[in-house]
Amino acid sequence: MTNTISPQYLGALDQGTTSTRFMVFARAGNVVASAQKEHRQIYPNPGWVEHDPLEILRNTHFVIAEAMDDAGLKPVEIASVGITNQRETTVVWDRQTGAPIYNAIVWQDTRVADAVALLVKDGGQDRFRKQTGLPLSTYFSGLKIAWILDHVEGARGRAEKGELLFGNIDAFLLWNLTGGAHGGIHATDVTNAGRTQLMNLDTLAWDAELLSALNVPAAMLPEIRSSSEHYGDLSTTRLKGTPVCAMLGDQHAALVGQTCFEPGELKNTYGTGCFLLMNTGTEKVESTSGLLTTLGYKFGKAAPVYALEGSIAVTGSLVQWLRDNLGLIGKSEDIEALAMTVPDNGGVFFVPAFSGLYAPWWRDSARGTICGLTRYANKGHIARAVLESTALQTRDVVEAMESDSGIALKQLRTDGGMVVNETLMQFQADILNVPVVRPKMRETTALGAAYAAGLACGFYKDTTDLVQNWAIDKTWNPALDETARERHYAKWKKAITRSFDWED
Ligand SMILES: Nc1ncnc2c1ncn2[C@@H]1O[C@H](COP(=O)(O)OP(=O)(O)O)[C@@H](O)[C@H]1O
Ligand SMILES: O=P(O)(O)OC[C@H](O)CO
Repeated sequence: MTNTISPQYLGALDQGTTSTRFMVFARAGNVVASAQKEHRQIYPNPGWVEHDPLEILRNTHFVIAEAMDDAGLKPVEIASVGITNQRETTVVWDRQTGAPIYNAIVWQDTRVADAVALLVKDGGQDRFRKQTGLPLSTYFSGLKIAWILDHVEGARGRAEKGELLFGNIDAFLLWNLTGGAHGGIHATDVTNAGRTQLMNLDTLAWDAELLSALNVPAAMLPEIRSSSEHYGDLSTTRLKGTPVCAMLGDQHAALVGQTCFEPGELKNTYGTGCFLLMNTGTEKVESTSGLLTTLGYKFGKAAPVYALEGSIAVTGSLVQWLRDNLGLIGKSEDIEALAMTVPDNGGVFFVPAFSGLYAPWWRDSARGTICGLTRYANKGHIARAVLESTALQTRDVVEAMESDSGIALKQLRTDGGMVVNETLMQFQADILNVPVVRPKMRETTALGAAYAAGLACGFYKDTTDLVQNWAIDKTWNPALDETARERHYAKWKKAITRSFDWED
C-alpha cells in the first residue's frame, strides 16, 4: 500500500524581536504544534540594539524540529510554510560563504540619528514621505545598510561588486533555508521591502533615486515579490522539500491573521512594541497625523492592499526592562501582580522613549522619562505607569488614525504577547472609551503567515474561508467616567512633551 497521507496542516515561522517560533495550524486556525526559543539582545552602546543572525538561524532549525517532533508530525503532513518576521532589522552577508559581515542592526536601534538629521536638514522629509509613505527616522533599514557598508572595512566596494547581499530577517532566512550559497533564493515581499525606505510605494520596485539618496548599491538587494506565492522549497531543516508559500512582515501577518480584509478594519498587536494597522483597501491614504502609509499585504497577482500604521517602539520591552535592568519583577507576567498592589498610578507617568518616539511624534531625540514622582511613589506605581504607557501610547495613535481615516474607532481587536494582561486590557478600554476585544486565537502573527501560505498553495479557496475562523475570546468594556479619563490623558500628553529634545 502506498502512503496516502495528504497535507492537513500549514506551518508558520514567526521570527520576532525577542524570539523565534514555529507553529503548525489546522484548517480551522487551531494550533497543533508549537515551539519557541528566545535569542540574545545585544546592546553595545546606548541606543544600539543588535541580534546575532546565525543564532537566529540556529534557533529556526531548532524550533522547526522541536515543534514537529513534539507533535509527532511528518513533513508530508505540512502543505506549505509561511515566513513572518520582525521588520526593518538589517542583515548584510557574504554571497559566497553566507557569513554575516556584521550583527543584525535591529529596528529599535538609533545609531543612524545623525544621518537622519542631515537628510531632514536637506529638506528630504516630504520627498521620502511621498515616495515611501515613511518619515525620515532611525527606524527603517536603508540607513542601517549604509551604516554597515561604511563601518565594515571594504564592505562598500564588495557590495557594489555584488559580493554582499542585504536582507531583512525574512530574506536572510529564505536564502539560507533554500540553499544558501548553493542557489539560495534571494527575495523579499512588498511588506518588508516597503520598510527599507528604498521601495517606491506606487511602483512596488526599488527606486534608483532613493537608493542614491541613501547610498545603497542595487546589486545587494533581493527581488521584491508578493506576500503570498510559491517562493521555492526548503532545502534544509526537518521540513526539507516543503514549499515556502508566503513571506510578510509580522504586523502585516497579524492584520491577515485577524482577518482585517475590509477597508476600515484594524488590529493592535502588543509585543516588544505595539503596532496598530488599519486596512485602507487598494487606495493609499497619505497621513497628515504622523502615521505611516504602508503595504497591508499583496496576495499573488491581486492588487496590493494598503494600510495606515501607528508604530510604537517600546511597550512589552519596557516590561522586560523592568525585569532585566531594574530587577523589579522576575518574569514579565509578574508585572500584573505588582501593578495590582496599588489602586492607581499615584500620579506617575512613564514615557518609554528609549528609541526616541515613533508614531505619531517621530522624534529621534526624545528619551525615556518618568514624571510625577513624589516621596509617595513605590514600585507598584512604577509597574502601573509601565502598563499604562502602552495603553496611553495606543490612544495617541488611535487619535491620529481617526483623524487620518475619518473613521471613529468602535472597538479594538488585540493580539500579541501582552494581551494576557487583564489589567492592561481593562485600562486600554477605559482610556480609549471603546470595547477591547481579544480573539480566541492570539498567535495571529503566525496564523496570518500560515493563512497567506494556505491561500497560495490552494489549501484555502479564498479569504472567506479565513474570516469564519475568527472568534472572540473576551471583551473588556470601558468603565472610566469621561472627566477622569480626559484628566488622565491630559497628564500623559504633558508627560510626553517632557521627553522631547533630550538628545542634542
Ligand atoms: N503578562 C504580561 N504582561 C505584560 N507584558 C507581557 C506579559 N507577558 C509577556 N509580556 C511582554 O510581551 C512581549 C512578548 O510578546 P511577543 O508578542 O512574543 O513579542 P515579539 O513578537 O515582539 O517578540 C515581551 O516584551 C514581554 O515583556
Ligand atoms: O517582532 P515584533 O513583534 O516585536 O515586531 C517588530 C516590528 O515588526 C518592528 O517594526
